Amino acid sequence: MPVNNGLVGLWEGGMWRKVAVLVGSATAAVALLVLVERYLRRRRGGWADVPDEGIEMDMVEEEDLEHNSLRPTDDVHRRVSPAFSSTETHYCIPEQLHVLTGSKAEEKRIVVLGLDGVGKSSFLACIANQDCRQAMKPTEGFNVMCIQTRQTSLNMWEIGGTENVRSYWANFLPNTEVLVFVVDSTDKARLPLAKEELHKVLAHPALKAVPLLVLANKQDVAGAMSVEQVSSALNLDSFRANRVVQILPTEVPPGLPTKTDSTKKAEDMLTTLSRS
Ligand SMILES: Nc1nc2c(ncn2[C@@H]2O[C@H](COP(=O)(O)OP(=O)(O)OP(=O)(O)O)[C@@H](O)[C@H]2O)c(=O)[nH]1
Ligand SMILES: [Mg+2]
Repeated sequence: MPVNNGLVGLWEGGMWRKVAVLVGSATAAVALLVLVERYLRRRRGGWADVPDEGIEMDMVEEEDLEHNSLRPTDDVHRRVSPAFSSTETHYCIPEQLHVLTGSKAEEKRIVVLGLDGVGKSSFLACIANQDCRQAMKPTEGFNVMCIQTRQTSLNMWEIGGTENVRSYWANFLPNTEVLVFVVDSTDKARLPLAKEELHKVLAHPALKAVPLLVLANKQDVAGAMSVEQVSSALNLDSFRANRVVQILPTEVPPGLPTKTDSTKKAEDMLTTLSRS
């Protein structure tokens, strides 16, 4: 039988129609997935998900948790999700879905600790939103935000610094790739406590060899201690044998309209350490 006649026979028998329907459906499904993924990127900058990282989500009462509603920015080079509290946690797009967009961003988990009121939320809001004017409330639980560049998605976890929340810090340490420890450089009285908490947290096995970035914050305030003074008060040299340790001066005073050089440098350092 001639080939043409064979193909026509198959078509009449319904085979080609089935194949066409199958191929059409598969194409439509892939297109729909791409559209949904792009829509979620634009809307929220991330996919809501619940982590499976050994974190006890019920460790803080939900009604105790704050919700900072920061506005996301969205451009081609940089995608940022808003800050979220533990009542509404959002993450970077999972790496598995990057195949849909051709992106090769790697996910990194950064944990941001420090005593209460030192400026953790202010710093994160500033680097995530490029607008540093938000007024911050104390973080009773934790905040998560995603900062995404072309190559890296930084999932930034800020855990509250008040005494009752500090006892839960250890629950957030597994899988951390960089630890950021923020210090209020004007608060000499509490530096010994900050040192004690930092040394305690770095003794945790989950942070073995994890790079440390200390931010000596509130440098805009007259009388703030220098980076050298903070470094020596925290005895940072004692950690250098086992890990990379960096310390930078920062300032994120309330009402700051844009990022300063100090916040940009801290952000760049974070990206570098997360790749080391
Ligand atoms: N002058 C000055 N004030 C700052 C700076 N950083 C933060 N603040 C202020 O310090 C206060 C506490 O800031 P937060 O960012 O809420 O501190 P936090 O470390 O997140 O505190 P908790 O969430 O309670 O652990 C706010 O009033 C901020 O505006 C800074 O660099 N300079
Ligand atoms: Mg906070």
